[in-house]
Amino acid sequence: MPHRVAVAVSGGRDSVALLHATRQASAALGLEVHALHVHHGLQRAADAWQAHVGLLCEEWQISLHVGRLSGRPQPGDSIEAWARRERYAALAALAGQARASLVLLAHHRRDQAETFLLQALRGAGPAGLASMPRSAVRGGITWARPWLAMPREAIEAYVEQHGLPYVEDDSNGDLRFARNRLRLGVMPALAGAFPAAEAALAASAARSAQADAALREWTAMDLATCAGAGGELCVEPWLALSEARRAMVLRGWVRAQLGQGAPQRLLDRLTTEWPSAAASARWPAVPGWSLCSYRGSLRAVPEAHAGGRPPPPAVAPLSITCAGSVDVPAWGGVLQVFKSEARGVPLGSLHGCELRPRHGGEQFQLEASRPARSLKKAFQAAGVPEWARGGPLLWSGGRLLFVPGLGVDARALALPPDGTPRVSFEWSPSLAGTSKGSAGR
Ligand SMILES: Nc1ncnc2c1ncn2[C@@H]1O[C@H](COP(=O)(O)OP(=O)(O)OP(=O)(O)O)[C@@H](O)[C@H]1O
Repeated sequence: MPHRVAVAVSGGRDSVALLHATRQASAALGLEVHALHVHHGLQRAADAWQAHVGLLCEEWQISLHVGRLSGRPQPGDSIEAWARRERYAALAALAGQARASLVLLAHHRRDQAETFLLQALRGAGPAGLASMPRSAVRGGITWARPWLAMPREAIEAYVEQHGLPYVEDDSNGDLRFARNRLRLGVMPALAGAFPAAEAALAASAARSAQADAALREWTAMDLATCAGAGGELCVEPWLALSEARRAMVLRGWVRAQLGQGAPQRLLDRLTTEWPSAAASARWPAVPGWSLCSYRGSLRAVPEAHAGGRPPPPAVAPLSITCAGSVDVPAWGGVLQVFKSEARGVPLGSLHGCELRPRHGGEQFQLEASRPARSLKKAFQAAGVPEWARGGPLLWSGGRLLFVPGLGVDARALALPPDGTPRVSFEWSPSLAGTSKGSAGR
C-alpha cells in the first residue's frame, strides 16, 4: 500500500505549487497524495478559495478533505493567533480523516525570515527565535515544511513554468496584521539595504533552533539536580548554579508545574525574593495557583491550600481495584495508586474506601516504633507546611490509610496479607486545563 501524504492547501500560490510538486513526485516515491483545506469562514472570499482548491483536486485527481472553522475569536484574542490555532486543529482532524500521518505545509524562506523578525520584535528568547521547525511531530502527525529554505522567487518561477492557477489573498494588504506590516513595509526596505537579509534571518532562526534544543537538554539536566523527590525546586542546588542557568531552570520548572509559561515579572520576583524569603512565602502565579516556599523548597500549590483556607468538605467514595491514576474532580486532583510491597496496604483493604476532609482529632502513626499522635503533631514532626496539610485523607473501613505529605499510616502498613498485591499512594492536586491536570503525567 502506498504511503499517504497530505498537503495543506489554502489555494494560495505556495500551497498550490506544493500540491502540484508533491503530485509530480508521488509516482516515483510511491506516495498517495491527499489535500486538506480549511474554510476559514472569516472572509467572504473563503467560499471561492474552497471552490478553487476543489477544482484543482478534481482536475489532478487528488482526494480533498475540507474542514470549516466554526468558532469566533474571543474578545482580546488576536485574530491571527486564533485562526492559526484553529486551523492547525482542523488540519489535524482532516489528516485523521485522510489517515495521513505526514502533513506538508508550504512555508518558505521569506515566511521564516518574517517569523524570526516578529519573534524578535516581541522580545522572544531562543525558543521563539527558532521560528518554525522544518518538521515536528504533534498529536501523532509529522508536520513538515519541505520548502522552508526555499526562496519565494523559486516558487514563483515554478508556478509560472507550470501555469498554475492560484487565488490572491485580499487580506494580505490589511495593515492591521503585524505580518502584513512587516511584509509590505519592513521587508522590502530591509532587502534594499541588505540584499542577503532574508537568507541571514532564516539562518539565524536555524541557529536559534539548535541553541534552543541544546539549552533544553542542559536545563533538563540542571532541573534533575535541583528537583526534590516530590518535584519541588530546592533552593540550595539552584543557588549553586550560575545566574543564567538559574533563570533557565526556574522558567523550565515553573512551566512544568503550571503547564504554561510564567510572566517574566514573576520569574524576576522569584529570582530576587525566594532565596531570602520568610519561612513560608507565597507568590500568586496563575489564577487558582500560587508558588509557595517552605524550608528551602518551592512548590506549586492550589490557592485554597496556599491561602490556608480548608478545601471543600467533600467526601468522595472511590472504587480502587488495581494500580493506576484515579481522577477525583471533587477534590481537584489525582490519587496515584502504585504497587509497593514494602510500603503498601493490601489492595483488598480498599473496598469501600473514600477521600475525606480533615475534621480534627484524627490520629496518625508515622512509624511502627512510635505511638500514634494527633495528625497536627504528625504534620509538625514531619515538617509538612501549613498549606500542604489540607489534602484529602484516604479512609477505608473506619481506618485512616493515607495522608498526603505523610504517607501510609504505620498501622495500615501492618495489615496482614490477604492474597492481593500491596499498594501505596500519592496525591497530586491538578491544574485544570493544563498538562498538570493530566492523570497520565
Ligand atoms: N485555509 C487553509 N487550508 C489548508 N492549509 C492552509 C490554509 N491556510 C494556510 N494553510 C497552510 O499553511 C501554510 C502557511 O499559511 P499562510 O497563511 O502563510 O499561507 P497562505 O498565504 O494562506 O497561502 P500559500 O502559502 O498557499 O500561498 C500554507 O502554505 C498552507 O500549507
